[in-house]
Amino acid sequence: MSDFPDFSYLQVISFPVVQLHMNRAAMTASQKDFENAMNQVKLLKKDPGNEVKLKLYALYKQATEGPCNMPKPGVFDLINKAKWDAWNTLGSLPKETARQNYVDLVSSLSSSLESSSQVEPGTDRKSTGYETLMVTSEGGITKITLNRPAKKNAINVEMYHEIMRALKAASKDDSSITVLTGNGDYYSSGNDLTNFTDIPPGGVEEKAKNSAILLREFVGCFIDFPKPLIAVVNGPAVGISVTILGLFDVVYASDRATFHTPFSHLGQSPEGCSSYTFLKIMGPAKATEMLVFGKKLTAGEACAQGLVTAVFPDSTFQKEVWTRLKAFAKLPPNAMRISKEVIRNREKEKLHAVNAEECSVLQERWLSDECMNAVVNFLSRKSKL
Ligand SMILES: CCCCCCCCCC/C=C\CC(=O)SCCNC(=O)CCNC(=O)[C@H](O)C(C)(C)COP(=O)(O)OP(=O)(O)OC[C@H]1O[C@@H](n2cnc3c(N)ncnc32)[C@H](O)[C@@H]1OP(=O)(O)O
Repeated sequence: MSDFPDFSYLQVISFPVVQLHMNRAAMTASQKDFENAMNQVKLLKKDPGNEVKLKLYALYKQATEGPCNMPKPGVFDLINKAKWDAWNTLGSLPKETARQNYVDLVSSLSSSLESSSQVEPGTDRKSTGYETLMVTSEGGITKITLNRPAKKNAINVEMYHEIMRALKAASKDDSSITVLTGNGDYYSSGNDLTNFTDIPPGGVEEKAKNSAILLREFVGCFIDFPKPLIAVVNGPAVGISVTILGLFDVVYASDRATFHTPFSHLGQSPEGCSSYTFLKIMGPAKATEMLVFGKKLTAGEACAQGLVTAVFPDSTFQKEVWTRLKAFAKLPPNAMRISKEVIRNREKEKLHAVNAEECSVLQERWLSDECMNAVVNFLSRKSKL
């Protein structure tokens, strides 16, 4: 630590942790966590890099001041422009969520943190080594946070692999329940459409074949996940992030969340076992509206149709959901695991068969003109081509 006294490593991006003036009278428990996290940041052994510092800066500003309220700096004011961009990307993310995300981000940097008396050994574990996720394990809950907020948590190939790795680790760790959520204003915008641009020497056929293998393995991890799996849908969800909800045990949603599966628009077809689970959950007509006609559901509609377990106002979403989750995590873990097995196991074989069929149909779809044109349209609109 002596190499980095007093935030001297923050010379490139000087975020205002040290300038904090808190209203102690109005302190709540989570504000206390926030303050602890800010103190932990001071114990960083290594410079976490500008990208992380920008994330911390943005979350700090959002948590303390709300949405970005600064005029956009000029193009040559590079540092302030980067800070402004990072803050502005958080959109209308509620202060409480930003505070929670700040705490989680600091927590995920733990291997770089000085071990401190605030952290009780053995009760609080955080996994590092993820580029696209934040993973924490604390109080019986492993929390996997999709962490590409600037890309609306679009799932790139690296994220598919990291989610599988995190789920496998969570299935074996000592937590009782596992939670998947998103950082930023989106839960996830689904498959990262730039996944289509990285074509191997074997051409698009090889890409489609490998992608079908990846997708099958990815969905298989959700089918086989042994502990209660809960989605905390903090904002809009698109594509595969919606379809796999049918494989979760409980889905809590903010009233800001929407649920959109625009497969026909993209020349694609349903995955994540939704061709089976959605029909069971909401019946064929409602499932067809979503999966064939791409009808976007509000959180309330998704709840009425059984895809979502409960909806909460965005302003109290995190508080209400985490109160419930902490209570669930105290229940006997073996009883919960065995109950899940009893509820889910007779469907497993069927789900794996559905998954295999969906992936094989998609492998063909990805080679179709309809799909290629839709992807090219999106990428050229976004100037990615
Ligand atoms: C043959 C190879 C296939 C390989 C596949 C592997 C396995 C895949 C299996 C699953 C298959 C399909 C399931 C699906 O998930 S289909 C759904 C795909 N998702 C979408 O169609 C959403 C596309 N995004 C949008 O429509 C919009 O971005 C938005 C989500 C409505 C948000 O709009 P916004 O105006 O609020 O924000 P925007 O400026 O567009 O976004 C901010 C930046 O994020 C980038 N981005 C957002 N979503 C995606 C995405 N899905 N893929 C790639 N990039 C995304 C966007 O480009 C912006 O980036 P930048 O700031 O311009 O750089």
